[in-house]
This record gives sequence, structure tokens and C-alpha cells, in this order.
Amino acid sequence: MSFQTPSNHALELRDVTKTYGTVHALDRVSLQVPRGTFLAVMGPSGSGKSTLLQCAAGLDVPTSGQVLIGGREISGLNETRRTLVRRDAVGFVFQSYNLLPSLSVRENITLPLRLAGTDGDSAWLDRVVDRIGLRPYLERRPAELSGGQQQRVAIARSLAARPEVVFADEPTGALDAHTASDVLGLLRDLVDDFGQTVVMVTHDPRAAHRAHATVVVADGRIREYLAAPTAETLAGSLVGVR
Ligand SMILES: Nc1ncnc2c1ncn2[C@@H]1O[C@H](COP(=O)(O)OP(=O)(O)OP(=O)(O)O)[C@@H](O)[C@H]1O
Repeated sequence: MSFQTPSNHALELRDVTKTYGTVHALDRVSLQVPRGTFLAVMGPSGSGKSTLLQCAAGLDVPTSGQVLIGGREISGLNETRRTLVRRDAVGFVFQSYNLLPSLSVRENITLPLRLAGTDGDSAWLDRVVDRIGLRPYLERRPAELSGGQQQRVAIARSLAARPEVVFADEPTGALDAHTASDVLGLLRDLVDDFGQTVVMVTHDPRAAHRAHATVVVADGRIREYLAAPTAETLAGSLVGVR
């Protein structure tokens, strides 16, 4: 598995810099993520992981450099067009699930589609619901589910529009170790079975080692690229950048 091949990238960052006043949150970051792969982003607090995710997902714009999703440059688009790219090409999974409590599981999963004015691809939605094991819970409210089940709903929602990339920000941060492991296994299965591309920010080496590769960020730069790292090599790399 190579993260350097020149073709078929779901996500590419070219020389991306993001500055806040005098702070270089990202400093000439270049990165290529092939379709159907799982990339973890690690690094100490304040190293630039969230900024990287925000710029890569089109939630924020780089000060300079380019971001391409599915080969299409998004960094030069205005806010309206970036919103459309996010809607159609990007899925999000957050630590806090971000489900709407008054809606059923079914309604939460399809909400982004309904906001976009479409019913989506019902055969795809059925596959997602069955693969994630949510069929028995479709009419429940989020409060009637465990944390792990709620995160599964959020993952299903992130896939509803068949996005090019799913961005996950500490997706297991609120879960116990056993449930976290299940959720990470699911994310990995979605990559292996559906060819989904996933980019996940995490502090946890045990989470990162479920990915195909990990980039370690420090002071706004990619300090290390680790293909198929173990939890032990990851822990060692992180000690090195603190
Ligand atoms: N909106 C902002 N305004 C000013 N500085 C910012 C802003 N957002 C981030 N920064 C700064 O940019 C740097 C990188 O921040 P970022 O949030 O990307 O780090 P992080 O690796 O995600 O940290 P953590 O793991 O603690 O969430 C930090 O020095 C931070 O203080």
C-alpha cells in the first residue's frame, strides 16, 4: 500500500499553509490519500491536526496551497461552492456523534440527504444500514441507544451521500476501549469492503494502528509517515515529537 502513487487520490494536499496571525498552524503540508485507504493523523496537542482536517474537508480555507477532493480543487472555491462539495463529497464523524435527539435513527441517517433535497440511493442506504447493523434500531431515538450504537448511526449518516472521503475527528474519544475497538473495526471494514476512504484524527496509538498508514504532525508539519504501524512504533514516534 503506497500513499505516494500519483493517481487515483481521494484527497490531496499540495503545499498547504494555514496561518493565524504569526502562528503557522500548517506549514507547507503535502499529502496524498489513495481511494479506498484509511489514514490516521496523529500528533501532540496544538500540532495542527484539527487545522489539517478542517482545511482538507473544506470547512476552512488554507492561507496558501491547494486541496483536492477526488481530483477537484476545493481550496479556491467560494463558501457556497465549498458547502456543496462538503455536502456531496465529504462525510464527517465526530467524537460527540452530533445526532439530533428528536429524530429517529432512520431520520438522522438520511437528514443530510433530505437537507440536500434528495432521497439518495435507497439500495446503497440499505447496504449501509445492514453492514453497520442498524436495521433493528431504525425507529429508535438516539437516547435509546448506547454510545457505540450512536456512533454507528453517525458513521451511517456520514456514508449516506456516498462521499469521496469520510473525515473522523477522535471518533472513539467518548467510548470505552471495547466499544472503541468495535467502532474502529467497523471503520476499517468500510474501507476494506466498500472501498471507502477514511481520514481520522486521533490521539490514540491503538486507534491509529487500525489504519493503513499514519502521518505524525508536529508544529504544523508532517514529521513522519508510517505505513502499517503497530501501536508500539506509533507510541515511539509520538514520544519523539513531543
Ligand atoms: N482559530 C484560530 N485562531 C488562532 N490560532 C489558532 C486557531 N485555530 C488553531 N490555532 C492555533 O493553531 C495551532 C494548531 O491548532 P490545532 O487545533 O490544529 O491543533 P491540534 O493538533 O488539533 O490540537 P489538539 O490535539 O489539542 O486538538 C495551535 O497553535 C493553535 O493555537
